[in-house]
Amino acid sequence: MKHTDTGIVVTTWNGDDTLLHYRTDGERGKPCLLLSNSLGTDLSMWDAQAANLASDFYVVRYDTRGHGRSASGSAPFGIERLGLDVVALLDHLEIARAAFCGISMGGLTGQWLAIHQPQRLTHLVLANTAARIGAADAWLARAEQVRRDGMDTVADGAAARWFTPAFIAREAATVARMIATLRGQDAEGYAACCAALAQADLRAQAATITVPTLLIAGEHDPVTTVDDARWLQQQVAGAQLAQVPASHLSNVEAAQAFTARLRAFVSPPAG
Ligand SMILES: O=C(O)CC1=CCC(=O)O1
Repeated sequence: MKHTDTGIVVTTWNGDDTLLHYRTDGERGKPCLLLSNSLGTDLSMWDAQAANLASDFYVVRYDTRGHGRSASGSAPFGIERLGLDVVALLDHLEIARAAFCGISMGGLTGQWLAIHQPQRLTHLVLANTAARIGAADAWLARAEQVRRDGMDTVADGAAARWFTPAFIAREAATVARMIATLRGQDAEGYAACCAALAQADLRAQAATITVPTLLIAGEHDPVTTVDDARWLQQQVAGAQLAQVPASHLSNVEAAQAFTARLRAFVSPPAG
């Protein structure tokens, strides 16, 4: 029997209701693993992980606010809002605690949760992320660019930010599908997330994280580097670091290695 479901959660903030789209794979009674996507992608970026892990986990993924089939909301927001959206989703599904895996922007959401809502997390997996990603002025410029000129302006250069040249040559169909998703994102939702990234700086609080943490870095990632992951490893007591042969979207480019690391880290001890 196939255990797949999709739904909508209403998340409310300052009287503003926003609808977020989510999907679950696997049996409700299994340990929950929650997956959070990167800027410009949607929950389908986790297809390989969900296909592998749904036999042993209740895999919950969602489109981050402003992405995919999730609305953006009517007011500007920061990383706190992205974290509280996850809390609303867990509450909606009546899940007390989950393992959380987020990539890039999703990794910032995970750090915020581990800092402010650690009681909701059993494990924290931070992939291709940093406590501060990029520079505020660059994010604000990108937000302005997409608001003015639309998504094509960021979609055209995205493959080179996300994947290695070898992967782009070898997996052209996968790359084309993900770029088409990016091109189809709502420009205002994407821009609002760029503005959230401009503000997000968790460097001063990273050392307060006590949730068991695994960092996954892409060996060839030019956006959030192996050094960014090493910095986080030094801050978070006991954090493990795994490197996979990939660029920024390492769960897509090195799906097998990524999933193996994720599975090993979040699996309950045998016996
Ligand atoms: O610029 C990109 O598309 C890469 C990226 C930065 C933050 C994120 O989530 O993705």
